[in-house]
Amino acid sequence: MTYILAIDQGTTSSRAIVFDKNLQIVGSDQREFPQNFPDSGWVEHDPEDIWASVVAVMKGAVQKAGIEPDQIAAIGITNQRETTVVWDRETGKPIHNAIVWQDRRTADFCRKLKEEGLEAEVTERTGLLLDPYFSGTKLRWILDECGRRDGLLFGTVDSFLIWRMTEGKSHVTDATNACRTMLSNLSTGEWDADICKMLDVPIGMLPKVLDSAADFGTTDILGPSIPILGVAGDQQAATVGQACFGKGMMKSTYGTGCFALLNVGETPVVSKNRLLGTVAYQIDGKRTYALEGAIFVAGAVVQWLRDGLGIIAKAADTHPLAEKADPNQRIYLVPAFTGLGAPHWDPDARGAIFGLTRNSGPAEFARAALESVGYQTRDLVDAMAADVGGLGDTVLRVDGGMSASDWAMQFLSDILGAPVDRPKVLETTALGAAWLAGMRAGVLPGMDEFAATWAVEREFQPRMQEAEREARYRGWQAAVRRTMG
Ligand SMILES: Nc1ncnc2c1ncn2[C@@H]1O[C@H](COP(=O)(O)OP(=O)(O)O)[C@@H](O)[C@H]1O
Ligand SMILES: O=P(O)(O)OC[C@H](O)CO
Repeated sequence: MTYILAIDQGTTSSRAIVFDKNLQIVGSDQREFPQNFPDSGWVEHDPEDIWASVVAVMKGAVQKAGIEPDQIAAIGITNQRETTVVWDRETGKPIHNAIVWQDRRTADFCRKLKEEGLEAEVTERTGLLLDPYFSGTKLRWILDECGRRDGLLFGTVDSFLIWRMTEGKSHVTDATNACRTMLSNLSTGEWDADICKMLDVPIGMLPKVLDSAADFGTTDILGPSIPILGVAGDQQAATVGQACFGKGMMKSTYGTGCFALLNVGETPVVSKNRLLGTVAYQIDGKRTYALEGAIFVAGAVVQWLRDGLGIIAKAADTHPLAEKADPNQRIYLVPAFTGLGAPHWDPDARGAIFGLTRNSGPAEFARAALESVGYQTRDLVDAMAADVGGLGDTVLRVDGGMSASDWAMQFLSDILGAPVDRPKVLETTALGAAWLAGMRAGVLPGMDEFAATWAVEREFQPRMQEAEREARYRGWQAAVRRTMG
């Protein structure tokens, strides 16, 4: 039997999953690693922690699957995006901790560029916004801090892992990761010399950009030489795992945050509604583009109910609690704990709750928390519809830990006024990376056959009346307005 090993290097943990040729999971392993918060709004990872966790889970997954490493035909890598690593070409040692996508330390610099009127040009070239979220200003910060010199290499986490796995033979990335750096031209797929100049980033330290299914190098970490044949940023890998290959197809992943991607086909769409233009995947040299909406707090609001307020013992308790909520209280919880992402992009906003009465209690908080995820998705979906002139009968495909909540998914369908599909396989991120690698290796089927294996586990249909839906949504919009700086 032949297997594919998918590595999912996420923000808080690294996971590895062994898939068989029928894309069934035969073994997996997961390891958390430390988060470092050296200052307010700063988030760092030690790249050595990331590396150690990845090596451990690769070995752990193979062992748990009960297979031999030489049965693995290919490795696929998917990763937290934008997180920035700089290392020395000779020693392979990082010169600074990785600056994580959530880190806001370059907010002032981004504001300065905006004041200079440069945002339109950045958006035009990269599809992105002038926000600290992306790698470019983080890379500049590291170079300013540690000094510019020859022999330094930049990479997002995929790149750094491949460099280590191939013992310094491959300095590469894929098109989906490259387009999140703010250094890559969205239309040409090439590093943008003018943006690099704007940020004082030497273009020579950037990795070579390959297709999402390509020859990224081989690794001996598990013993035998195994090729790395698939790479994609985690949200793009989920888009692939959800088989959103047709123009107009859309997925939304509900983990700590929420990331919704709409396939817009072979021509990039520059958003007029503050969404991100991004590459969904690049196969056989052909880029397929997406519009993306990123929300920073989704499942994290449930964690806050558990760890901050202590009103639930576990995430799933929100469902029975929300069912008990008084239907006559209309409470809005805007979870702007770290500012607001798309489409508002207000880094200074902070969370707020509106509509409390003497009768408001844990049940109403739980309900408002779950509803906040639906409302935020509606903000994104409306912005997407406006950008592409309507979404027609698009069905939203959901995944991620929070999509397990039937209550949250039913409310999502209600507030969108559209069906929501939850697939049988919820490990869509790893699945996407595994398919890219396995397809490239020739052991998994092509796109159409793979797409045909996608199967729905539950379809949620809207039950809310139109008038109620719109009244509720208007209330949310007012709450967001009152929350923003
Ligand atoms: N049944 C549930 N109801 C509501 N939220 C849930 C449920 N199960 C998990 N979650 C939320 O989903 C998130 C975990 O999803 P996961 O995809 O593992 O996230 P990440 O990859 O970002 O760590 C947590 O924030 C958790 O609060
Ligand atoms: O690692 P995750 O699942 O939190 O995803 C992070 C995103 O890629 C950030 O853009």
